[in-house]
Amino acid sequence: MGGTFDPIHHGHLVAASEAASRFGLDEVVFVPTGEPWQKADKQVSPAEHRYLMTVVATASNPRFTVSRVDIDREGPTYTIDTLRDLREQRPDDELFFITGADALAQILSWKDIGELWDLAHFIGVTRPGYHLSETGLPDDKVTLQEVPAMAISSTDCRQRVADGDPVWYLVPDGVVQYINKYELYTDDRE
Ligand SMILES: Nc1ncnc2c1ncn2[C@@H]1O[C@H](COP(=O)(O)OP(=O)(O)OP(=O)(O)O)[C@@H](O)[C@H]1O
Ligand SMILES: O=C(O)c1ccc[n+]([C@@H]2O[C@H](COP(=O)([O-])O)[C@@H](O)[C@H]2O)c1
Repeated sequence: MGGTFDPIHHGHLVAASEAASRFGLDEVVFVPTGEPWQKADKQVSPAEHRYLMTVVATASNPRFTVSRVDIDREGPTYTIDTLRDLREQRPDDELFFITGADALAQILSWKDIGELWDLAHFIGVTRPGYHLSETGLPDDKVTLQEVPAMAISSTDCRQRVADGDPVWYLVPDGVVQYINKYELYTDDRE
């Protein structure tokens, strides 16, 4: 599951857990982006903070791991590179890429999309506020998966911190503590 994870929240974790359960996945690898090129106009926290929050959030689940492939690669992050790197590291594994309805709606704009379909099967998870029925995407490459609706976004979490509102229970406790410790999101960001 790739994401900016700025910060990781319970919408990500519930979606990953549900997809893993429905598809019988042995492991969910969370892959924080290095430079998310489609968010170039937005202020994104340093990759190490986003990586460490993802580690904190997933630490208690033995099936959840975190990969540095995207943050250790120079330049903009493209999923084609993510999947090539993961394929090289795990030549015998079957790869699935979990993505939310909003990201899936943009997928035809992703780099080398024709080749992407051959590297993984895409699991498009539902997300409140985004409709996912007629995607026009190839049925044999993308499966839509209903997951418990969590109306949480990282944008909202950041804004809440900036406004002095609580993010307890929107993100894992350790992530709240991490945000407070490093005083993330205290400036007006958007
Ligand atoms: N509440 C949610 N339910 C289901 N999927 C989600 C949810 N939030 C994010 N996702 C999916 O998780 C992946 C990573 O999302 P991302 O890290 O960009 O979080 P975000 O909440 O969308 O962030 P932002 O508000 O900063 O755009 C994307 O595929 C996105 O669609
Ligand atoms: O490959 C691309 O061109 C591409 C364009 C936009 C997003 N992605 C990937 O989609 C995932 C979710 O991205 P985001 O920006 O919604 O956090 C993350 O792994 C990104 O690297 C990939």
